[in-house]
Amino acid sequence: MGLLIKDVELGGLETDVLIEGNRFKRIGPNLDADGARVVAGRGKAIVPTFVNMHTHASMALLRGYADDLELHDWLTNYIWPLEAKMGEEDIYTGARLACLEMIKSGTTCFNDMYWHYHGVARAVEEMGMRAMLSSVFIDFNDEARAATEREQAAKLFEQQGRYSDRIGFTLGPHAIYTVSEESLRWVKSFADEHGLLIHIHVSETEKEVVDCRALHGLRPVQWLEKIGLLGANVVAAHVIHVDDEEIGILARNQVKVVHNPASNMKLASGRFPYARLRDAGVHVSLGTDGCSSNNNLCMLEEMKFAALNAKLVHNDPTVLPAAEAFDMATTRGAEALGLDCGRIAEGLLADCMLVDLDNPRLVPGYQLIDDLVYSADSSCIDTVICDGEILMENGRVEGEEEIVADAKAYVSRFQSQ
Ligand SMILES: CSC[C@H]1O[C@@H](n2cnc3c(O)ncnc32)[C@H](O)[C@@H]1O
Ligand SMILES: [Zn+2]
Repeated sequence: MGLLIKDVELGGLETDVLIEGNRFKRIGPNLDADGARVVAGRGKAIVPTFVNMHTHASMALLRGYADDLELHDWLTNYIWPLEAKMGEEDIYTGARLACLEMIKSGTTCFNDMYWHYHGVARAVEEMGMRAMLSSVFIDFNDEARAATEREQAAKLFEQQGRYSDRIGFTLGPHAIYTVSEESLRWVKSFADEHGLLIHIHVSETEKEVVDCRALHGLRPVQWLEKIGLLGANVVAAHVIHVDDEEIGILARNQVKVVHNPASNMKLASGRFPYARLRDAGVHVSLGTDGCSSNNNLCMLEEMKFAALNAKLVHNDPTVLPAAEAFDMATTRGAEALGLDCGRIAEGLLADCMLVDLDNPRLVPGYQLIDDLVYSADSSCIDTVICDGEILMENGRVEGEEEIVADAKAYVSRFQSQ
């Protein structure tokens, strides 16, 4: 049937956009399409939706649960004990809440790492989003646990046929301080054998570097290269504490780095060396991290944080201009995941949103991209489309009241335990 978006602004010019199936079929003036549903675009602009490159979506249920703590204290004393009590249905409830929040703030694709794979996958499937979901790998150097994690990863990989093409499978070794060297080597060989991405936290804190040097005599990125983990299929979140040699290693190995400015600032993890990475040719995209260290999944906010943080860190207002932040949140994420989305162009996957050009936050409207990065909030987003399907119209997502009620009910149950 298709969608025909009429008289919408694209790159400053009014045009029509025809979506057939899950792709942009034609872009140009005066388009007609028999049987297509017509969407009125006048007064709106069409832009690509966001790709959130590092999340733990179901942590939406842990929003506000443990704030203002240092990373290792936060993880070991608050988050992990609570996560240990969560089952697949809880994870599903949290992931639906996260998907709702993401859709309402213009994200249609996310790269996730969390427990209970099927709980997250079911939510993504039902909400109509696109996601790369990882089979989590944590063994704490325990061989029995490593064997279970290997079996689990292989089994989940075999079960991918259950889900649509909107869901991709990745491997998620949590970090070098939670996964043994042997397991990291296994992850790499399994990923290379099956053409999978590896999603891992790298050099997030100074402690991680100090511990790695004490254990291996090398810094984290040096050590990861030595054990052969690095490559173009590695998506490394955070990557804050890296020296020039490590930056060269990341560039040489075409590692995809994900910047998480809100989380890094909230946990005081360190200063992300954006300009040094960019100058060395490292691929950098953008993610929110989970809702317990952010505390939301809004990529509009994240772009602004990234741009402001880079200017502060490098003491230079010209570093990370708005257009670059927008690219990091859209095109670069899609590139890192090897997906055909992140831009509005004929033939690409139809993931896009319509923003209301009369929203006060987008007025007077000198530069739409600058306004989206520095001024917009979710109220500017009218319509969200993923894979050619409308997920939000007039700011409303079908079933949103039930999703919110379920999440509230989970927290009441949890608190009464
Ligand atoms: C193995 S599932 C993901 C795991 O990671 C935890 N987590 C969330 N945010 C961070 C972060 O910034 N650094 C390290 N680990 C993080 C999450 O709670 C899950 O246990
Ligand atoms: Zn994380």
